[in-house]
Amino acid sequence: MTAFKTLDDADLAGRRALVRVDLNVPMEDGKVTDTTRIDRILPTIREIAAKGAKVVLLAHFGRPKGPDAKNSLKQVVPALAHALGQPVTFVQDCIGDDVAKALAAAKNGDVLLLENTRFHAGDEKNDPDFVRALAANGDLYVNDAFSAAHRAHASTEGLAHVLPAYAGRTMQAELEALSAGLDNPARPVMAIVGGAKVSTKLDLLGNLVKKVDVLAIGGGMANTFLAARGIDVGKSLCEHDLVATAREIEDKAKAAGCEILLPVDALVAREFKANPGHRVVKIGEVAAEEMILDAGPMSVAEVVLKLDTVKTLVWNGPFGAFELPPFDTATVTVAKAAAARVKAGQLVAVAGGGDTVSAMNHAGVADDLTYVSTAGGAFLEWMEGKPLPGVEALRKG
Ligand SMILES: Nc1ncnc2c1ncn2[C@@H]1O[C@H](COP(=O)(O)OP(=O)(O)O)[C@@H](O)[C@H]1O
Ligand SMILES: O=C(OP(=O)(O)O)[C@H](O)COP(=O)(O)O
Repeated sequence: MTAFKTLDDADLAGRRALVRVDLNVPMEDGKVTDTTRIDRILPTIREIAAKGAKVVLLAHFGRPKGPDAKNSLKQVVPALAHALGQPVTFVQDCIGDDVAKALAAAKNGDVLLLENTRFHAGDEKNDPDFVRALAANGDLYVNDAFSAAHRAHASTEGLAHVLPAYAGRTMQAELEALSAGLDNPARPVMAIVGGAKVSTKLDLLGNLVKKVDVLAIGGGMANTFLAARGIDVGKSLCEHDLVATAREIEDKAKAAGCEILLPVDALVAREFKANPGHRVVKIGEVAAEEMILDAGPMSVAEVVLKLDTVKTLVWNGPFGAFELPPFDTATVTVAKAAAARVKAGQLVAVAGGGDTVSAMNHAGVADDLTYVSTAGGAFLEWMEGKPLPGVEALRKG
């Protein structure tokens, strides 16, 4: 941690500070449903503004293929301004004259939010021209997006090489908290990995199984592993072209002595909506028209029993589509069981990820776990021991 420049080292008065934050927040009907990522960046924004800089927020939202209204950061402005307690000026592009003009009109201490950096292909490609275009509107760069630090993108990595670069307060706090809780985890260690981002998280399980003693798999990730075992998962979220990778991970787990827990039963429905007709089935009995939308009661019982045998839990990704009742049941039950064991002093439990934090809040346990990180994929890569590009780029030369 001491290897970074922090806001203590930055000369901010009268400067234009490009601040990379993670505003990839859960939304429903155009409204932010969980403000944890917004709340966590407030100290950094307030400190930079109070020290007299113009705060220029850079962030991504979703995985757009180009500009589209559904992924505009404009919809996050009301929640951000409300949390901050001051107006936020939205700029409809993240590079070019629009930004320069808005900055010329802004006063020191003002906060600007620029449009989704991923509306330009150059962000994810870390294109040097795009990095320069972003840098043209800033005097210095602050990275407070630990949860996007596993991405070597222009806004998360490239900028640190062309502008004086500093870690924001949340970036510092996340790294310190994860190191304190998990640098030397008490064993056995159990990981729960679920959720929907199967293709981007599947690969890292190959290393994770070498670090943990038990891996419980849920969500769309579990469906992919079930398919790899030749089980019909009907219309479930499943990456059928990744079944070979799932099989390799099972082999690596076996070689490393890591036990893999997959659901043995599931809640299934034919429609992806709240409270549809649904039923509990054994895995292997999912009909062709049905989707697995949550782990079933026997699977949950197995995970909860396992919690009594481990000393550390790391968790990214819900067991089911928890936004749609009753498919929050497995996630909420396991979250409450973990929180009770933390309270009893028998478990260190760290959960992270944009939707996972939202799920922990939904379960009412976010304050009862040992630590809740804003990061999901970045947290898992940190667990693997992988250098995170966004963090490495901040290290002092
Ligand atoms: N079986 C499932 N089918 C469809 N979606 C699922 C299923 N299980 C979990 N999900 C979805 O996964 C999403 C969260 O996944 P992900 O983005 O990987 O987690 P995080 O943001 O915490 O890293 C949630 O929106 C949830 O609805
Ligand atoms: O939401 C995020 O990660 P997470 O789902 O792993 O918590 C980050 O904003 C990274 O987003 P990305 O996985 O589209 O690069």
